[in-house]
Amino acid sequence: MTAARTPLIAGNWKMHKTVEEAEAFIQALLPRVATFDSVDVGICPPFTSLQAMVDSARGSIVRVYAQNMHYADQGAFTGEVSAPMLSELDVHGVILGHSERREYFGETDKALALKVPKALEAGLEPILCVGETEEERERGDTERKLRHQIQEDLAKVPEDRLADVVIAYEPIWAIGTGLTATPEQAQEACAFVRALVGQRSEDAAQRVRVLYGGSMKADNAAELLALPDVDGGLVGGASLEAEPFSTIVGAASA
Ligand SMILES: O=C[C@H](O)COP(=O)(O)O
Repeated sequence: MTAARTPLIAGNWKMHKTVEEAEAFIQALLPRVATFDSVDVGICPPFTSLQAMVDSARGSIVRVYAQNMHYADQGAFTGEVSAPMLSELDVHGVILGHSERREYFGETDKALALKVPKALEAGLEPILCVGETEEERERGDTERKLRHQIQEDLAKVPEDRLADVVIAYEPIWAIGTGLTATPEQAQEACAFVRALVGQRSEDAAQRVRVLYGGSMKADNAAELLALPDVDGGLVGGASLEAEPFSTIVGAASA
């Protein structure tokens, strides 16, 4: 990746960790990442641990992201939280469109087209997830799927804010399966995602951070993070323990 783009390693805890477990994690992580330079570190806890993690991470290089939000500021949406509510907690950003939310909770591109600009307006850094299923890859539809998701989900983001969105390319067949995209597959897809942004703004394409996600581990991170169009990782399973997660952060550090 170019020196102009600071890598981001974000750990998506999904539905893991109580507040007590989250506290133990961050106390173990902070000393391990304190000396790393030129890398942004994110943790994405469940809603219940957001405030505690914001408080514990204050003054460190660790930033806290939520895993979802609604596109409305407020309203009769039981079980949801809004962008202003996250901003109030000093949360740095939010994952949007994770494939698990798309698959299990009916997250649509139409909703994401509202969520992404709403996050930006509220001062949150969105991490927009895109990626193909195994069947889509096998029938040669990877680029079509990525094009559709990027065009739809970023449709309402103005050109001058495109580079403020982080895009995570996560092949669904690699999530939690132990199957990792080959470096060639990851590079090709991340470069394609960047080129799609370039169709809107060449400047944004050069600045936007494109992450790889899908069974990124301590032992394969360095190879993936060295790819020219991979600007970091969205890490699931390997982000649940401080040791492997900090090793991945170290692999991205200058
Ligand atoms: O958000 C993270 C991704 O779903 C990757 O998860 P994983 O590293 O467990 O495959």
